[in-house]
Amino acid sequence: MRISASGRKYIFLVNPISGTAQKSGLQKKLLDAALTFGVPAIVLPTVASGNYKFVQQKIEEEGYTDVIICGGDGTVNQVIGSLRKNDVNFGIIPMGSGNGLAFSAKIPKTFSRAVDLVFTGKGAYTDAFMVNDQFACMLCGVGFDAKVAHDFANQPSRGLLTYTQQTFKNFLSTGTYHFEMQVDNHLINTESFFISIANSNQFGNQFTIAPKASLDDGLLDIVVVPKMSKAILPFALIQQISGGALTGTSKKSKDTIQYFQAAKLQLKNKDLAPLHIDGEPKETAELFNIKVIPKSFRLIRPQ
Ligand SMILES: Nc1ncnc2c1ncn2[C@@H]1O[C@H](COP(=O)(O)OP(=O)(O)OP(=O)(O)O)[C@@H](O)[C@H]1O
Repeated sequence: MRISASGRKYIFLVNPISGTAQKSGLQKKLLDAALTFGVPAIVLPTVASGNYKFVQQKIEEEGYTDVIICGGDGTVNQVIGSLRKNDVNFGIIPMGSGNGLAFSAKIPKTFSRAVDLVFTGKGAYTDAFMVNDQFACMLCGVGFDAKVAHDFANQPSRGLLTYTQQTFKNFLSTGTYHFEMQVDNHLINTESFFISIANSNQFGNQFTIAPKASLDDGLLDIVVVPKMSKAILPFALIQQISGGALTGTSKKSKDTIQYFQAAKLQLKNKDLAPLHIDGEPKETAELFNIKVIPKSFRLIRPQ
């Protein structure tokens, strides 16, 4: 395979089932774009197992420099989690249901603009984090949002509409869970609907649960949504997503969302609330040790 003037060589990984976007003809569009930019490229399907040893081998043996993920956050998690120790740039063409990391990184929604960016942009160091021994790059959560992620994964269709339906269904039935959190020198006991721990500012679809989050500040944004009346909850969430200010770890008053930042925390999950990592349902645990990995990987994003 030839070498481009830029020295870059691309592998596109396409998830055939993510989101609702039609993927027929995608391979040709990607290869045509690569030709236009004078860059060698191949297109491969993603794998449900998340085992990307075959891509790692290609990178090491054939000198690929850029791995571009055409899918959503679950695919982004699996690909970057597997290949982050390789010296490559990662790019995202947002084709998932939520696209939280892509939108947080200001990667364009429009296909042609996202494609232009992966060929013309540079990789910028981006934080990730570990949830016990599992890799995360966008956001993890315990409680209500994780129950939605579990139910969403069991639906026959994906996309925003299915996600919204599952959110409303769970909103009606959800209860609260007890947690104990150790952050810096503070011990927080809370009964909450959910706790989000975020590197990206959002769940996806611009639902910015952690509006102050930065992808490269070496910090995680922690949002605790405590027990409150379900009549108030939607308004508290709207206030949070439209620019919730950091409150610190000390609880100011009942019925308010707590929002603070830390590089690590320990979370006791007393009621075994469900867990999601980057929007994917995961087996829960009684104890989570959560720690940021500063500058974990390079993501092609507007700078
Ligand atoms: N070839 C494949 N066949 C079936 N499933 C796959 C394949 N490749 C990846 N997957 C799985 O598809 C699931 C969903 O992918 P992804 O997260 O990209 O889409 P999404 O859930 O629609 O979007 P988002 O996470 O942004 O909401 C992931 O669990 C991933 O492991």
